[in-house]
Parts: sequence; C-alpha cells; structure tokens
Amino acid sequence: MDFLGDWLLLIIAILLVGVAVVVGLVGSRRRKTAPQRGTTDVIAPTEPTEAPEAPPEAVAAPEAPVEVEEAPAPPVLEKPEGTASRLVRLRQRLSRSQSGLGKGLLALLSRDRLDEDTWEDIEDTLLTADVGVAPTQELVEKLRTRLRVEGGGSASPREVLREELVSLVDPAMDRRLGISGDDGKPGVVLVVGVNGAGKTTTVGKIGRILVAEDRRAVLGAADTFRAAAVEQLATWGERVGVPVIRGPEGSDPASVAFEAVKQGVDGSYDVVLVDTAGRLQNKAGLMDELGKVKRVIEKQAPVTEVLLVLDATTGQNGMIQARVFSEVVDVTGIVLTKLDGSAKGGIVVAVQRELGVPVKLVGLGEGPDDLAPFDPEAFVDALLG
Ligand SMILES: Nc1nc2c(ncn2[C@@H]2O[C@H](COP(=O)(O)OP(=O)(O)OP(=O)(O)O)[C@@H](O)[C@H]2O)c(=O)[nH]1
Repeated sequence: MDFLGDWLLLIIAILLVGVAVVVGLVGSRRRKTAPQRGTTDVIAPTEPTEAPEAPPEAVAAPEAPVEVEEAPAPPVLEKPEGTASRLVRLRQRLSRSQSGLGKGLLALLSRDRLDEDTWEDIEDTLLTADVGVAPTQELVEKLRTRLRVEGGGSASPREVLREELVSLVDPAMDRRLGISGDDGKPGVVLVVGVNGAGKTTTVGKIGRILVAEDRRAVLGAADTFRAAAVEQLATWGERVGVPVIRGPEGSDPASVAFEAVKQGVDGSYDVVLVDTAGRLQNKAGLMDELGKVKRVIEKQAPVTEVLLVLDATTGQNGMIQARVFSEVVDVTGIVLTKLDGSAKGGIVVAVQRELGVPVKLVGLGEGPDDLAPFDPEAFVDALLG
C-alpha cells in the first residue's frame, strides 16, 4: 500500500508540475503577443479602442471591395434615340428658340403700309439675328420688289418671306456628311473648332447617330491638350460601345489620330471620327497641328469630311474663328452648336456665305441625342413658327 501510495503521490506531483509549466508558457506567450498588437493599428482592426481614431478614409475602406466586385460587370449600353423621333423632337426645339425672328419679320411685313421705317425695322431685325449685312440687304431688296409687285396679290407676305428665306439659306448646297470611304476604307471625319464650341460633344453625338444607323464607328481623342476632353470622349464612346483611341495627356495629337485611323482600317470600321484640339493661340501653330494631323491620317486613308464646329451664340467672334480655321484647313461642313440657346439663327446664313461651305448639322441641346441634320426648309418653317 505504501509502495502504491508513493507512486500515486509521485504521479500527482508530476501532473501538477506539468500543469504549472503549461500555464506558465501560455502566460508568457500572451505577454509577448499583446504588446505587438498594441503597436500597429492596421493589424488590430477589431481593437475597440482604436476604431474611433481611424481616419475617414479608413472608415470608407470596407466599401472598396464592393466597387471592385461590381467593376467587371459588362456595361449596359445605351440605345441612341431613333432618327424619326429625334428629328420631330428637335424641330420643335428649333422652333422654340428661333420663332421670334420669323414672327417679328412677319408682323412687320403684314403691316398695312410698308413704309421706309418698316423696311428699316425689317433690316434691323435681320441684322440683330446675325444674318449679316450683305445677305440682309439682298433679302430686303427681294422682299421689297416682290411685295411691291405682288403686294396684295396671290402670294401672302408669309409665303413670300418663306420662299426668300429658303433661297437665302440655299437649299442647293450638298449637306450630306462625307462618312463613306473608298476601296473598303473607312470614312474619316476630322472635327475642328475652338475649345468650348462643342467639338467633343458633337463627336460623341455623331458617334451615337452612327450607332443608331448600325454603322461601326471608332473615335480618336486627338484633343490631347486637355485631359478632361479625352475623358469626356471616352465616356461618350463607352455609353454606346464605340471604341475610343486615346494617348497619354499631352501626347502628340497626330499619333492619336494615326492610331485611330489605323484601328479603323485594320478593324474594317465604317467611320473614324477624330476630335482635335482647337487652340487658337496663333494661326501658324494651329496650321502646324491640324496640317500634321491630316497628313498623318492620310498615310492610311483620305479624310472624307472636315467639320468646323461653331458656337451659334458667339456671333461675330464665331465668324472670326470660322475664317481662321477655313484658312488653315479645308473645311467641308459646318456644325452650328447651341442653337437652342440662341435666337440668332441668322448665323446660319452668315457663316455659309462667309465660308462658301454648308451648315450640315445643328446642335440643339446638351442631351446625348440633341444633334440634327440641317434642313433649310425645316429651318425656315421653324423660324416662321
Ligand atoms: N445647349 C447646348 N449646349 C451644348 C451644345 N453642344 C455642346 N454643348 C455644351 O457646350 C459645352 C462645351 O462642349 P465641349 O464638347 O466640351 O466643347 P469642346 O469644343 O469639345 O471643348 P473641349 O472639350 O475643351 O475640347 C458642354 O457643356 C456641352 O454640353 C448644344 O448644341 N446645345
């Protein structure tokens, strides 16, 4: 028994020593790890005392993975507005902004007596609407003659005015966009104009019209001068699934234009639209830049259209810009933007006269589909309300 009792005591003693050793070890580990956790905030995110001290960025951080997870989802492409509904909508908008001019003229022409004062008022109305001096005098002469000869006859003042306005806007000009290339090459449209005129917006809007017409387009963001313009164009393209070729900020616009047209040729696209920078710091600089862009493009495919974008609200300033650009590059068509924000639709006549080039498109709002082909008869009807 004594022998057994000794063994029992020995085993209990060993167990007690073992437990003491284990407890001692765990305790020392805890003491070692605790200071480490306390020294670094990042690896102690659950430490209750540290949470309130976290900077605002750290609070926002948990949201980041959600955004990352959402990113790979394919973008939902927008469907550009169909041509028919767009044109109906934009004609109404054109009428809203321009009918003041037509109504003013009609009220004057409908007076019982067309005396000299009235003709002067008619002239002033036309000049105020930016029609320009020579076209105004021409129109007044024609109206005087016709209303004197036909006055009170079969044609009403409204009919006479309509006919003369349509003839002033010149329906014979070819207003089709040169978007078709030869020999299987894409059409190449170079879009020029001063910054802020609505160039980038116009390129984006034309891109959407092409998508609506089932044409494959590629956009070249050669306005490398302003990073925001490149981003802006990229967004226009992304929304409708049109590729946008871009270079780093400040890169050579000609190299971006070259890449865009190369992509257009290699990928058998229908049209390449090239946005350009419109710095008017001096004519020689502009000429160098646009000349180089054009030369480089034409190593691959001819430029089929050069569109000059003009802000309709800038009046005489716009005319000066138009002149400079037309001296620098061979403009083949004009886009008049912001006609929705100007009652001075007469600029259509003035700029066509000045450059001998037709207005082909008009911008009628900031909405993505607010661009319409210019139709002389529809325009005059909008003027007359
Ligand atoms: N109301 C109205 N605004 C327009 C029209 N076209 C363009 N805009 C606005 O004009 C502003 C300038 O347009 P942009 O396309 O950025 O002009 P830009 O000539 O490309 O200038 P950069 O981007 O600097 O090269 C933007 O706020 C457009 O939304 C239009 O037809 N009507």
